[in-house]
Amino acid sequence: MPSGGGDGAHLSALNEDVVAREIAAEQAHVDRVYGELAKAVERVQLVHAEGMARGQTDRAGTGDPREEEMAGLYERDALVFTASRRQASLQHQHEGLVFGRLDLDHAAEGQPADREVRYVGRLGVRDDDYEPLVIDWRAPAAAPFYRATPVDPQGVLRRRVLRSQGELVVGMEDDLMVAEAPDDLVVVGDGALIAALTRARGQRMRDIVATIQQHQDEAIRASARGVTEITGGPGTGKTVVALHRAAYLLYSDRRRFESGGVLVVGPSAAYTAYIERVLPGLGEDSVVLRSVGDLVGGITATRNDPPDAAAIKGSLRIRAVLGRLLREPAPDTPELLRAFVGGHAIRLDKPVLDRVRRAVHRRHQRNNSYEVALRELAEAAWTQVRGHDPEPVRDGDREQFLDKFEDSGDVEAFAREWARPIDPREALLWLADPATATRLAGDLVGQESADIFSASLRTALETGTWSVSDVALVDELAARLGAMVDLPSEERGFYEVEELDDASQYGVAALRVGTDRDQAVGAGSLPSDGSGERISHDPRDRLMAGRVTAADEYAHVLVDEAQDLSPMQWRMLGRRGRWASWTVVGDAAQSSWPDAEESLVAREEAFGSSVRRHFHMRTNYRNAREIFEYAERLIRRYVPDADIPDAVRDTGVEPREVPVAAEGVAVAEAVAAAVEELSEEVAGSIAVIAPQRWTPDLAGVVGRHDGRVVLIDPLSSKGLEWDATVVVDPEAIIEESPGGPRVLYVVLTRAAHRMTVLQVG
Ligand SMILES: Nc1ncnc2c1ncn2[C@@H]1O[C@H](COP(=O)(O)OP(=O)(O)OP(=O)(O)O)[C@@H](O)[C@H]1O
Repeated sequence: MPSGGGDGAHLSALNEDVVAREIAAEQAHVDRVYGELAKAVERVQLVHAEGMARGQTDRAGTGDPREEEMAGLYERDALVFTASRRQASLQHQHEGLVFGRLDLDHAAEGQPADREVRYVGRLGVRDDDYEPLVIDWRAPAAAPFYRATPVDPQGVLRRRVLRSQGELVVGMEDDLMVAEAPDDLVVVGDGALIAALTRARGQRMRDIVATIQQHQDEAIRASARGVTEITGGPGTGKTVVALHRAAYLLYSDRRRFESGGVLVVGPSAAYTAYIERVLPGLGEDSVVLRSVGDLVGGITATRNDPPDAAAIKGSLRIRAVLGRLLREPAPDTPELLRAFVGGHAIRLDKPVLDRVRRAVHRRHQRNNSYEVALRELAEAAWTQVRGHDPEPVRDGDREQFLDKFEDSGDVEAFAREWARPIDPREALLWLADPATATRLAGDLVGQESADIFSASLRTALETGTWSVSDVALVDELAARLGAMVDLPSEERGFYEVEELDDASQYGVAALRVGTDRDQAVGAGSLPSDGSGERISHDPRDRLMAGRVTAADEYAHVLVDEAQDLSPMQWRMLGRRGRWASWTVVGDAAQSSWPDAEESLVAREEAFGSSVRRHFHMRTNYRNAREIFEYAERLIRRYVPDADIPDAVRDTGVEPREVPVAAEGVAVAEAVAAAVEELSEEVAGSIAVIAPQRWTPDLAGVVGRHDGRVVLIDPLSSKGLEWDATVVVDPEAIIEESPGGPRVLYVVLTRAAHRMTVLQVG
């Protein structure tokens, strides 16, 4: 909320000269700051140039630099890296660098005034005498800019927010913190917050450094330890606050969070694209941004499963099914080992092999057990040999046999197939076979669910795309199987090696594609990165491209739209934050995950026993009051205890409801008319949010408006906002979405200024 003080002093309409004088005075200070900044840029450029000069070698091209030159090269890399980052940071934060000014009085009551002027900006800048010209918004000295209120002014007389274009100050908004301003302090404007909220939205989220509110600041600067939970209804600034918190954490403990890493996770690729500029705009480029479908290295998913399949795949029940997969032999596994070792004919049949497999997998991750498996097979063979041989054993016989067994070419060829590492994606796809799904999942999740699960994996095989909920399953399997490893290389004779060397000239990777084993393992057939990349037309190859990597771990994990995460997704996140502190953002009423209780259990497990703190946001900064009241009426019907914030801004325009016939052409025409109308009324972005059943009819309508209008599905609209929205067929949105009315609530709270709802049918 804007915290304004004595209203009599506002001069916006009164005296343009006074405003111009104030702007000129601020411009003079801002010019000084840019002057210092220019010097800083020059210094950085010098460092950059000096860095480049180091490590020059007169042996360029020979690939043979001297040792001292190597040291120079390292120094150069370090200097150039640091200088380039600083340069990028100075460039990013150039625009609107200085955005705030505090006029403080430190004198105790009844004492003569002790005034200080403090400027607040995107980064700290000092003059040649090391005096601060601007302080970084995250520094403790900047806190009163966000915390002062008329009730608790913290020494602040006037808080001023400067509005800039490039390097030019073009306006200002003041809040007075004391009942009466001293004579020399004029007060201009109606408060910065409302001015900021009224402005048009772009395609990307903006930072709010100039207008962070007191209660938001408390969440931003909360302790870095443990779990910080931020809740609140739609549009209460949860996302933007969490992102500023990430920037604050990096500032307050750079060493810990930059080296340990900060991970920001959101619901969709559209969401990450929407917020991706906020942190770089605040000078922070070391944060890793991921959607839940993109969290596991080597696999990317944007497709959502139908609600019933998503519910099965997200539930903890599925863990037991995955447990069975871990013990399942691959479909092409050989079932008989025959070998001739040390004069003995060895024959290990399926029951023996299965027993050995179970024993190995009980104690070892499957993909890390090749050596152990080989040893266990040798022991089983030795037992067989002893069973047939009445002769007493002599010292060393056993060891000799085991060694010979493991060295046998026949045994090695068998073991390479029998104990080969399993790609977690391959294992998951075994369940696409209905009979396998019934055998492994039927009794655990019920036949109907097993069929749905299996059918959804066949969809993956048909489309060549994973679904977002598959990713958590692949990660779970990867964690339990162990990383995919290459088996020790086969021993080759001299001629074979030579042949391979020859072949390498023509691209060995390409020659090897399509061998039986590569297809079965799925690895290596399609490199997903690097120069050898080829996009396959075979959907199965596309599913198996690249290699799934082990979980990266982070020092801080920030989760947005946390209410939507399934238990299996919480487990996936937990693996990335085993030693992390957390910021968790959500609103239960916007949830699309049906079993909140089960999610809570998984989430608690991910957090462990660390301290918790909670911030609750009560003000909706996004929606015009008329729009939010419309959405509120809906959600109260379904979720009577929904967390409903106060919307602070009136437009005087109610959302429009338009009846439309349930027919493609009519819907498309109505959308076109609504978009046309809204584009006259708002200056910025417009979204058409439509359920799947109408999207084929609407692509043409949206394409006409060169980027200003987007067509988006209800789930992907989570976390995003536009100046205006056209909501198509609310009933169908409820029917098609996993969370039904809650997803419609999300959709109805995306518009800042205008909304048109098409009632189809
Ligand atoms: N202090 C502020 N100053 C200016 N704008 C603000 C402020 N706080 C929030 N906003 C704006 O309000 C809008 C909503 O913020 P945000 O998307 O973070 O809300 P949210 O709580 O995450 O919403 P939802 O749960 O609906 O996704 C954004 O445009 C954001 O920039």
